[in-house]
Amino acid sequence: MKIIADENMPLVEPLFADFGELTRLPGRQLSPASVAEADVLLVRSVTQVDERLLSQAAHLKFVGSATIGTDHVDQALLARRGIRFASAPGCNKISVGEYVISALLVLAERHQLHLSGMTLGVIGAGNTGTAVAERALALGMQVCLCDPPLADAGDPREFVPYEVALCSDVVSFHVPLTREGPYATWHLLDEAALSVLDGEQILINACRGDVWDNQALLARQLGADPLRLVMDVWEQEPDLLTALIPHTELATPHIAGYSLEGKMRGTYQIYQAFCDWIGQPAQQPFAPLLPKPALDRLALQQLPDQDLLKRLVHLVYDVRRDDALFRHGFTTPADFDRLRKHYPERREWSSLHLLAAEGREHLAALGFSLATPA
Ligand SMILES: NC(=O)c1ccc[n+]([C@@H]2O[C@H](COP(=O)([O-])OP(=O)(O)OC[C@H]3O[C@@H](n4cnc5c(N)ncnc54)[C@H](O)[C@@H]3O)[C@@H](O)[C@H]2O)c1
Ligand SMILES: O=C(O)[C@H](O)[C@H](O)COP(=O)(O)O
Repeated sequence: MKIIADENMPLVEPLFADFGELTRLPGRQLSPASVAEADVLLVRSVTQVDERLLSQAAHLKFVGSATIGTDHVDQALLARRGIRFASAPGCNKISVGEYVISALLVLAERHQLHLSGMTLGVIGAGNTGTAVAERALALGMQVCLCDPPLADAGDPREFVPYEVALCSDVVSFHVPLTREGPYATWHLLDEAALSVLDGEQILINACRGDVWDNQALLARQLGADPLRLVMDVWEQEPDLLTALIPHTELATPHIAGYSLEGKMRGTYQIYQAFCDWIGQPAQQPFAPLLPKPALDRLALQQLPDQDLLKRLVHLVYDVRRDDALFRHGFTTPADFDRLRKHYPERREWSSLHLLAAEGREHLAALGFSLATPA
C-alpha cells in the first residue's frame, strides 16, 4: 500500500509505517503527479483535496484529514469515487478553548477588565465553541450560545439569535466555513454586522478566516471606533491582508488548535478510522505516544483566585508567545507556513497536575489535572 502523508502530521511513522510504503510531502505542494500512485492520502487543512489533485489518483481508496475543519475536502467527489473519508472531529477542541481563554486573560489584564460578570457570545456551539463556553463559565462569565442548525435540530440547550449574541462583551466565532445553504458562514461577520458593534467589544476568530470579511474589518479598524480583535485565522492564508495585523490585539498564524495533544489526537483519530476501514482493531493505545511535559506537577498553597488561575494558565500556555513570534516573524506568505511548521511545543492544561487542598472542583472544571497527595 502506498501512503502519502503531509510532512507536518505527528505520529505518522509509529501509527502507519506497518501498513505500507510511507512518503512524507509538504501539504501545500501536493500535486496530481505526487499523489498519482497513492492508495492512502493523509492531509491537513492546507491541501485542497479536489478534482484537480485527484485527477491522476486511480488507486486512491482512503483519505484522512487530521483536522476538525473539512472545507478543504470535496467530500461529494470522494463519495462518488467510492473513496473512504475520515476527519478528526473534536481533536483539538481543548487547544482552541485554551487559546481563547488565554487571549481573554491577556486582554483583561491589558484593559483592566473583570472577566467574571462579562458576557460571551459563542457563535457555533459544537466541539470548539462548547470547549470555550465551559471554560468561560468556570471563570464566571455569562455565556450565550448562537447555533441555528443545532437549535433547529432540537438541541436542548438555550440559544440566542446572531444579532443578540453580537451584543456580548466578547464574541467568539466557532463555525465551519460553508458557502451555501440556509446556514452559510462565509462573511458571517460582514460590513452590516460590524456596523452594530462598538469599540469596547472583543471579537475572536479561531475558526476559519473567510467567516470574517477582512477588508470590511480593516475599514472598520481604520475608523474612529476600532474593535479589540483576536485573530488566529485569516482570509486567503497564507497570503493574508497584512495591513490588518497592527490593528489586532493578538494575532497568530492559525495555531489555536496546535497543542501537541490536539495535533497528535488528529492523527490518532485518522489511524482509528483507517483501522476500522481495513477491519483491524487499532493496536496502539494513544496515551503512551504522548511525551512527558516539561512541567507536570505543582502544589498550590492558596485558593485559586482569578489572579492565580491566570498565572497557572500562562505557565502552561500564553498566547502572547505566539503573537510575538507572528508579529516579528511574519513578512511573506512563506513565513506563515514556516511559523506553523516550526511551531514550538505547547501542552494542554491537563498536562499540569495540581496538588491543591482548596478549589479542586474549579481547577478540574477548567481542565487542569488534579494530583493526589503522595
Ligand atoms: N483555528 C484553529 O486552529 C481551528 C481548530 C479547530 C477547528 N477550527 C475551525 O473551527 C470550526 C468549528 O470547529 P468545531 O469543532 O466546533 O466544529 P463542530 O462541527 O463541532 O461545530 C460547529 C458548530 O457550528 C454550527 N454552525 C454552523 N453554521 C452556523 C451558523 N451559520 N451560525 C451559527 N452556528 C453555526 C454547527 O451547527 C455546529 O454546531 C471547524 O470547522 C474548523 O474550521 C479551527
Ligand atoms: O480544522 C482544524 O482542525 C484546524 O484548523 C487545524 O488546526 C488546522 O491546522 P492545519 O491542518 O492547517 O495544520
